[in-house]
Amino acid sequence: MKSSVPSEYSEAYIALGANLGDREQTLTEAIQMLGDHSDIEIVRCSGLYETAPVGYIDQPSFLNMVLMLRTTLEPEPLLMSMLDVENKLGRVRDIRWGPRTVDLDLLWMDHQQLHTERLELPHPRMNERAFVLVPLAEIVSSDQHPELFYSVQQSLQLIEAEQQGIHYVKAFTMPFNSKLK
Ligand SMILES: Nc1ncnc2c1ncn2[C@@H]1O[C@H](COP(=O)(O)OP(=O)(O)OP(=O)(O)O)[C@@H](O)[C@H]1O
Ligand SMILES: Nc1nc2c(c(=O)[nH]1)N=C(CO)CN2
Repeated sequence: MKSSVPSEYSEAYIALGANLGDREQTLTEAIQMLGDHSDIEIVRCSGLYETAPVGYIDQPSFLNMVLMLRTTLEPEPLLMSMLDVENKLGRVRDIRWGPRTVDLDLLWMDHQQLHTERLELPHPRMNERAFVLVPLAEIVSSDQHPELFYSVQQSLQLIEAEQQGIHYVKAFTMPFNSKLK
């Protein structure tokens, strides 16, 4: 299906995580819901990674991945669409960094730096998280986003030890008839 996103669009990377319920199904639904938004085109998805919980460790392991999208939305409306997807998939916010059905974090958007009440860009903790950097490194192209590519490579070297808890599970494939092939 032809992209509904016109030429003047932004490119962004979103990190997804889930550690409650049918994690893979929830991540698939989250990506489908984002892709169904007329102003968003999902361009590329990393594989799925089984990751040990970080921060609040008394919880089940996560499935994590990262995707790249194109959008005509501005950063805050994109964040609102992401929060809407989380709510529709039943996310309950109780313990900070605790278990969740799904979590969507906006990592990076067209080199923009933003610090508003609702949104910080780039994500302030992305460079210290192997569960973000490892899938992100899988899909960031040094041709398209060289600054981000080299920053991710450098951060990965700095947190080498942390990568022990990250295990590649499989490639991520959308179900048949979705726009993302
Ligand atoms: N780059 C960003 N991506 C997603 N949410 C952000 C971002 N910057 C600020 N926020 C704000 O953070 C709020 C809390 O997000 P959430 O509860 O998902 O945090 P978390 O994912 O548990 O922790 P962390 O932010 O460390 O990943 C969101 O409602 C959103 O307004
Ligand atoms: N492995 C892993 N650990 C986490 C994750 C996550 O997505 N994966 N998200 C958190 C809050 O954003 C806190 N800890």
